[in-house]
Amino acid sequence: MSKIKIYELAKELDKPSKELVEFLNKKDVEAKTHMSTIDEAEADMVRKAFAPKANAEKAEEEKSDAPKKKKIVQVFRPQNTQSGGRQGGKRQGQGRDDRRDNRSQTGRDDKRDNRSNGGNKNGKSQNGRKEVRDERPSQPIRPRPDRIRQQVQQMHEAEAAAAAQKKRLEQEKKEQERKENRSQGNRDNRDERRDNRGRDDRRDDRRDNRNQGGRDDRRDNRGRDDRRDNRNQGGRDDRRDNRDNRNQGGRDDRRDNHGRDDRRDDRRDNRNQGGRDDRRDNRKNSPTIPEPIVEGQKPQRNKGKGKDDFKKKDKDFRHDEDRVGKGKKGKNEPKTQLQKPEKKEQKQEEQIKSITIPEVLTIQELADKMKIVPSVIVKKLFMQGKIVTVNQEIDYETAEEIALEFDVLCEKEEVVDVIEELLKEDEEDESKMKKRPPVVCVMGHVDHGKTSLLDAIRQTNVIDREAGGITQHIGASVVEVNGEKITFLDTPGHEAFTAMRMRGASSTDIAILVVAADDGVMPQTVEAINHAKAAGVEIIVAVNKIDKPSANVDRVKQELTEYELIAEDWGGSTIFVPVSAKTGEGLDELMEMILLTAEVMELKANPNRRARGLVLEAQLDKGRGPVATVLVQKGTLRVGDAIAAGSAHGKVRAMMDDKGRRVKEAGPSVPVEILGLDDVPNAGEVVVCCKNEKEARSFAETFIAQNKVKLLEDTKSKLSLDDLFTQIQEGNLKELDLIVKADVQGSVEAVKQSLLKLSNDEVIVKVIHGGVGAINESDVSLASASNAIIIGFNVRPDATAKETAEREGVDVRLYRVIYNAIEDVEAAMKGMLDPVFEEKVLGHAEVRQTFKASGVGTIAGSYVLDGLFERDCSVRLTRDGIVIFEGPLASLKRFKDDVKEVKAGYECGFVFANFNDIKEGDLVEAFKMVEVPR
Ligand SMILES: Nc1nc2c(ncn2[C@@H]2O[C@H](COP(=O)(O)OP(=O)(O)OP(=O)(O)O)[C@@H](O)[C@H]2O)c(=O)[nH]1
Repeated sequence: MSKIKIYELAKELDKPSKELVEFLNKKDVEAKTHMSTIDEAEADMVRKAFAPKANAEKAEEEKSDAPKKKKIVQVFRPQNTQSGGRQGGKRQGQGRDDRRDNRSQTGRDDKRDNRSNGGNKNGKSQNGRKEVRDERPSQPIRPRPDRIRQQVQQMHEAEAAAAAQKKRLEQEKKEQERKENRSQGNRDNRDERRDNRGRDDRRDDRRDNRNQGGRDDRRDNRGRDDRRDNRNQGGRDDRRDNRDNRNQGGRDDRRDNHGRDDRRDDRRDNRNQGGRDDRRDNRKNSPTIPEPIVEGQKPQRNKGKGKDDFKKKDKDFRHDEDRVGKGKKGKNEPKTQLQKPEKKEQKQEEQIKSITIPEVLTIQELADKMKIVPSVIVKKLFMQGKIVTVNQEIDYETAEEIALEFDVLCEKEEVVDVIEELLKEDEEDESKMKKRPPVVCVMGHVDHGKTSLLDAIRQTNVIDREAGGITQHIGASVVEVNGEKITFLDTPGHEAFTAMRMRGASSTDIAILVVAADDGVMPQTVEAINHAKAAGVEIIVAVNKIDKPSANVDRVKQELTEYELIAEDWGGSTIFVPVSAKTGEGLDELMEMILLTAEVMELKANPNRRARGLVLEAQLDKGRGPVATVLVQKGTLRVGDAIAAGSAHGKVRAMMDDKGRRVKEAGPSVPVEILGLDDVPNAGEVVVCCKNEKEARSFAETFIAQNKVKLLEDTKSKLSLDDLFTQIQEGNLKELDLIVKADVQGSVEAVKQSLLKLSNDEVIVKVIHGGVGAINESDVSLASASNAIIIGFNVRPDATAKETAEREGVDVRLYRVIYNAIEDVEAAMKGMLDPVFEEKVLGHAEVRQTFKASGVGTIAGSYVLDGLFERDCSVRLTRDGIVIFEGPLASLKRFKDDVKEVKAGYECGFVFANFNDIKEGDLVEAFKMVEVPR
């Protein structure tokens, strides 16, 4: 009877294997994973049970045209996303599903839905990058809703109070007028007043409306906060829309996005009669009316004017009051009186300013934005007990607090990641996607046999070429098994290459976790698991070295259960393949498993589009110029294509495959070495194929420009051994972070331990990373990110690392002798601490006889009572308890000879520097200033 594998049946029925397995288990059919086989009869049973259901579901789906769910994969770097890559994974699907669920709570379902409407048949991403970019927060305007709301509330109250006060004043004035008019009995005046009163009423109405308008204005601000909240809750698509709208200009447009049209319309109606919207409406209705004065200028000019007006009016008001009694010019009075509060109110309204500020800025910059003199801020903070200077940098939160004190609302400057925008891609048409080979990386603890395994697979001899037997870079190769290709990334497994390995994992579909059967799970095994899981790649465990007598596969299985990697025969879903890189045992099965997993994952890419890939490694070759190993991820890269990769660009001059053969083109999942770039790109950089060289250059230039800005910010406070002292003095440094790289692990440990011992009360020395091998770019990045100094012992930085270190201002110190390294750091640390000197008394002597020698001066023939006298020591001469000389000892002799030292119980001759008043019986104390160790 023929047998069928569950995954095949699952595929046939278009159902997850898991479901089938569960079903079979319920029916008491032994089936553990999708790899298990069942006979035809059982298969038929499954077909019967699932087929109608599956068909019905399918029909339902088609009918409802409901948006299909997409699997979104969490990755570290957007450029590393694989199209359709890991989403299809069923084995480690559990964890990912959780993640997905979590994410869907953040409102991304909408996005996913939208996307799935775009014909994404399998619910898989055609464009990994885009998904990921969308998921990454692009530094939105950070909400500060509570504080702003509070502030706005306060302002409302203040304004309402002011308005009420004005109203009261007006009423009082009106009352007075009325009285005045009544006393005069002037009918005309009364009529006019009535008219005026009518106008007053109208104006009042208008003012009320405007007040409402003002309040709405503020509500808008609150609305903005709401918007931010919404954004925080996950409406990232909204945010994207906002960005678009923002690009178009007005904040009002942005408001539209949030369905606040109604409110805005109300507001506009209310405000139509006055204030800022007046201007807008005027513009709208009568375009011939010239543009009003720019808002930013007006308040300033008006401020002064307003003040004068106010004073003047105040004076007028007093005049008016005087006039009330006199009854003169009563006809014109009300007009003047009524205009006053209106202007005052306008002034107050305009005081609520909003500024956009960056994450970090100086007091001076803040003051400039707020259009006030910086000293005002300094003074205000001083009054609060904070002493600041105008050049002091403050963060957004502090700046916002300060600004609020001056009734200015803050918005955070949105930093648009230009590079990200450049790398943005549209979704791809699923129908154009074709099957692509899986990209596999080998991970695991040091010496567990990663290179040997790869070597055995590739049947080449890579291991011999490696310096010290340690894999140093990501290499890549393609192997062919049963007519199917597999791309292997030679990911280094040592701790020193954490970052690179991470990149390896991110560009990978499947990770082969190599665990030595005789050694079991080690720290880097765990690290590798975590990286692979975080990158959402499938893990296949290769239990290596099974040829060894001490090999214990079950122990490995047991240990890995702790990390949720449970073998199939233990009831889990992780593929474990016992292998021996040495004998080649189990390798075929491993290959089969890789292909099977890849098949289940349905890895696809569109080969007929402009290429896009990832720089795996790059270096400067003396003869060939910059050489980059690129893994093509989408499209097809051809010789002659214009490409850009980070800061490098050029035209593909030549391409070599993993066997060193010249090739004309490379499709998805194919690693190639390319020549023709003008610069060495960084590993991990995205390679994009451009329309032409001009476009590629402009891409690279944008990248460089963008990087410069970033670097300027980043390098501001880079630490170096030379300025350790200053940094400490300024109290900036409490912890000295070091990265130690050495040729062998023993040295790493030795340097590490010695350096750690240098910690003292003021500064703690911390080795944040230690590893074996050349100083690579990831070390430099780590140093740069954590403001650390790199200590290299018997190793040198590679080209990229060197360049990066120079660019990022990372201090890299190279040594050949451990003690030099330690001495240097110690010296730097001592330098940063004020040396403490202490007087150390060496001994005492008594002057027994004095001699005069021409050209020398007085010689004190003395007897050393205790301790000793040294040649370069200082002395203190006391007579009757009084110090009569203190200074250096010019010479120390025994008989006629200069000596180094004279001990107690011996006679000697002293000559004091420029001092001859020596008498018998004088006491001489020898002392020295010694540095007290800190
Ligand atoms: N007996 C036995 N020895 C093996 C096997 N695989 C690897 N080795 C040995 O284990 C040692 C380490 O192998 P590598 O391939 O260099 O290990 P690695 O994990 O690549 O090490 P790094 O590159 O330093 O991280 C070498 O001496 C290999 O000969 C195996 O299957 N059986």
